[in-house]
Amino acid sequence: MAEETGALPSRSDFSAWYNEVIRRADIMDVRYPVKGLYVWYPFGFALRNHTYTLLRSLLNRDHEETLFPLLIPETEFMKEAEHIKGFEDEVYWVTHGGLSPLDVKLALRPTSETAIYPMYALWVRSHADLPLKLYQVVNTFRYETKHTRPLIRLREITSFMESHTVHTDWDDANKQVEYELGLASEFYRELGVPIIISRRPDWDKFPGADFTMAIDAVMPDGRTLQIGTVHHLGDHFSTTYNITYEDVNGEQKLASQTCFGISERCIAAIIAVHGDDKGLVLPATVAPTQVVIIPIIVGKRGEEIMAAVEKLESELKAAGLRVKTDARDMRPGAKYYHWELHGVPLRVELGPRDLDNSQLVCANRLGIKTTIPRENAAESVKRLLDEAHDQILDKAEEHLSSHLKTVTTVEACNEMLEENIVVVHWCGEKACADKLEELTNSSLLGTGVRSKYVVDDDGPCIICGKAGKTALVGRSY
Ligand SMILES: Nc1ncnc2c1ncn2[C@@H]1O[C@H](COS(=O)(=O)NC(=O)[C@@H](N)CS)[C@@H](O)[C@H]1O
Ligand SMILES: [Zn+2]
Repeated sequence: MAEETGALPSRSDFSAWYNEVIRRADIMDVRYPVKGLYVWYPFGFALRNHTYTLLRSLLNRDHEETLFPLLIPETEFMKEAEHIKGFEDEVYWVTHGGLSPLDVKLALRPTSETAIYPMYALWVRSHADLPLKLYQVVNTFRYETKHTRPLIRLREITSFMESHTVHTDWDDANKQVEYELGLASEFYRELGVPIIISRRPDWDKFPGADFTMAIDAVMPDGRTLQIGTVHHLGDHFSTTYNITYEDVNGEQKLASQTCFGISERCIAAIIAVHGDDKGLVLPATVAPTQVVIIPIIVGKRGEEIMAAVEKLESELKAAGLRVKTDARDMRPGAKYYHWELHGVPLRVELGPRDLDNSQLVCANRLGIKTTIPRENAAESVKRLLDEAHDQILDKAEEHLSSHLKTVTTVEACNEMLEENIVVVHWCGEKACADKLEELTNSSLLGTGVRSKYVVDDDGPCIICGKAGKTALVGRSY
């Protein structure tokens, strides 16, 4: 794509920075002529594929991958009352096949419960069929009416991982909820993205669920981004779709279920949480290019240097690293700018002096420079990549912890919400939550807060003073 120069907007104007870096770092092209639909550039798609390869490797320990149809007949979609209420104003409908109107109109899946569960009802017959744990990575469609934004709020969610599990009873399903939360925690640790887990208030749970556990990240502007959810579905859907099994005593039992979703918001989190004024900062675990070699050609030794660079590149590739050499005829500084914008975790410079001293000068994306010996270069580079990962994770943890504020008054809450997420005590009454949300233009995000930076304890409700519990309050995307 076009090689532009010039600085990005400062990160202090996060929205402007984000939109510009999505374009300049070749992630997505937002010019597609349908609102809320965007096009992956190859580089962005490579980042997406490495990220989802990681997600699949974690899911495949305990689930199997499959693929269900996109189109859902209205007859199936309109079965679970709460689910319908939750999605009826977001669903796209297909009403014609060619020129002929369809006798049953078809929904484009907004999520796939109503596509999958009629099939689960056919597949699940006996306790021996349980637990059943399948997932798929598909595109889903939601007619979002709020402000759409690439990777964050789409009308076509291009990379919607949805896991749907079936269990013999409520407790076994609850164990699966905890398992999925552990999986999501490992996934985001590998991405260097700190998360806060909490239980959404009942009025915000997934339509048709018993309860919803949410995974939130904190954006540079202090707003939260919900980057995953795990829902305990109880037997709501198994009742509606008749997912029953014969138990060990030969009795027919209703199954219990969970579902778990992560979308390309996980890519948005990598970009937003780690990025800086120079552009992307990518974790080596998912960076399309982990190392870029820059030959420093001076004087008459060009050939000798290029030979050494080619040797180094093939050695690093043989060690399983994703390496590129930038031998373009341009100033090294312009090359540094390009690869920093694209978030490459490590740059290796090789010039005449390095040849003579049998060394390599390495600079990680946070600007830390290290000179390493030429021999065992692959080992040293891997160590530098691990150190770079720890550094970006520490930086992100520092940002999260410094943007979590505990307050006891509405005034302090208002003040802190400008750039932080807030921890309060709440009695659990919706009336107090409504009042707090109205007075502070925020959302009550959840209770049962799980974060190493939050003490989940008791205290007087910030609104009514009655006995309350720790709750998270924030403004979200
Ligand atoms: N319009 C959207 N654009 C991008 N990501 C979205 C959008 N809507 C939801 N998501 C992401 O998708 C995740 C799962 O969506 S959900 O509605 O919460 N849950 C489900 O649909 C369940 N069936 C689990 S798959 C959310 O946690 C959120 O991170
Ligand atoms: Zn209260």
